[in-house]
Amino acid sequence: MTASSGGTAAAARRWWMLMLFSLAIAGNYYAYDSIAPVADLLRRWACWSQDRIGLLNAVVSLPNIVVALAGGLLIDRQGVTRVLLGTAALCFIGGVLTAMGSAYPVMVAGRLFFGLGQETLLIALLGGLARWFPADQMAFAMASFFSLARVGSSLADLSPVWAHGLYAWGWQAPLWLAAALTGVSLLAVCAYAWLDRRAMAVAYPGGNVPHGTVRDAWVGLKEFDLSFWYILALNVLFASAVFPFRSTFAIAYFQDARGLTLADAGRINSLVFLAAIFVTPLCGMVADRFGHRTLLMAFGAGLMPLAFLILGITGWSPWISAVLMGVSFSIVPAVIWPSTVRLVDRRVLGTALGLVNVLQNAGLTLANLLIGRINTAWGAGPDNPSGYDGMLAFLGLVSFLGFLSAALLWQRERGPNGHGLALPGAASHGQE
Ligand SMILES: NCCCC[C@H](N)C(=O)NCC(=O)O
Repeated sequence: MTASSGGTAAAARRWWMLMLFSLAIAGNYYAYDSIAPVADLLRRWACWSQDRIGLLNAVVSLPNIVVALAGGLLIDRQGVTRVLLGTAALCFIGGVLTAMGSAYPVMVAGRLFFGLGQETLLIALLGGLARWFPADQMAFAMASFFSLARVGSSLADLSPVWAHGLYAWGWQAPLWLAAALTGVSLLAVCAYAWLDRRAMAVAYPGGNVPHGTVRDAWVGLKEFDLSFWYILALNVLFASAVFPFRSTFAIAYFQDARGLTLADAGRINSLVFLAAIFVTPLCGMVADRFGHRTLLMAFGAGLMPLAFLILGITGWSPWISAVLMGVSFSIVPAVIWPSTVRLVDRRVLGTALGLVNVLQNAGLTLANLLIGRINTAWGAGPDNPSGYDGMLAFLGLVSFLGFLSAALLWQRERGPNGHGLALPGAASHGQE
C-alpha cells in the first residue's frame, strides 16, 4: 500500500489536503506580494528610497539561493510535515515582524525570516501533493494549488482597491493583514499535520515511514536524468523572464513605452495572473486526461518569447501580449511541477525541487539586476520609450532559451529514454 492509494475516505482526505495546501499557499503568496502595494506609502510617508524598498523583496529571494536546497534535503530527511510546520512558523514570524516594523531594520529582519521559510514551504507543499495524489490526478491537484497561489497574489495586487480603508492608516495596517494571512497559512498547515498523522498511521501501521538519507540525496543528484536537467533549465529560464517582468518592470514599461495610465498598466499586468487563476486548473486537467505534457510545456513556453517579440517589434495592442503571457503562465506551471515529480525518485524529490528553486532564485536575482542595468544603460523612461527595447530583447532571448529547453525535453521524451510524460496520468509510470 502507498500513501496515495486507498478508497473513498482516502480520496476525500486528499481533497481536504489540497484545500488546506491551497489556503496555505494563497496566504503565503499574498504576504510575498504585499510590499509592492505599500511601496508608494513607504516612499511618501516614510521617505524611503527605491533601494530601501527593493531590499525588502531582495532579502526574500537572496537566502534561497542557498536555503532552498538545504530545505529540500531536510524534507527528504525529516519528511514533509515537520518542514511544513517549521517553515510556515518562520513565515508567520517574518510576517509579524514586517508589520511591526516602523523601524526599517525590523522590517528587513521580518522579510528575511519570511524568505527563510517561503521557498522551502512551497517545496514542501509540492512534495506533500506528490505524496498524496496519484499520477492521474496530480497535474490537476498541483494546477489548482497554483491557481489559489495566483488568487493570493492578485488579492495582494488589488488590495489598495478592496482594502482601501486599511491603506488610509498607513503601510502597517495592510502589512498586518498580510501577517494575519501567514497565520492562516500556519493554521492550514497545522490542520494538514493532524490529517497526515492519521493517514500515515493507516498507510504505515508500524510507524516506519521511509525517509531518504543524505547519501540518497547525493546518489540521486548524480543520477538525475538528462530530462530532469532540461526541465530544470526550462523552469529557471521561464521564471527568470516572467517574474521580473511581471513583478518589477511591467507597470513602468506599460506607462512609459505604451502611454497607459497607472490604473490601466496595473489592469493589464494583473490580467496575466487573473487569467492563470481560471486557466491553470484546466491545463492540469488536460495533462492528466490526455498526457502530452512535453508538448504542452513546449507550446506554453513558446508563447512567452512570442509575447515579448510582439511587444518589441509591433505596435499591436499590449493586451495581445498580455493574453499570450496569461496563457503561457497558465500552461507551464500547471505541467512543469507534476512532470518534474515524475522525473525523479521520490526519496530525493525534496532535494530535486530544492535544486530547482535554488537555481531559479539565482536566475530571478540575476535577471532583476541585469534588466535594471539594461534599462539604465539604454536610458529607458517616459522620454525614451525605445530605451525599453534592450529589456524586451533580453526577456525575449531568455524566454526563447526556455522554449528551446522545452523542445529538447519534448524530443528526448519521445525516444527510448522517455518517462511517459506524453501519456495520460493513469497510463504513465509515475513513481507512486
Ligand atoms: N512569487 C514569485 C517567485 C516565485 C518563485 C517560486 N520558486 C516558484 O517557482 N513558484 C512557482 C510559481 O509558478 O509560482
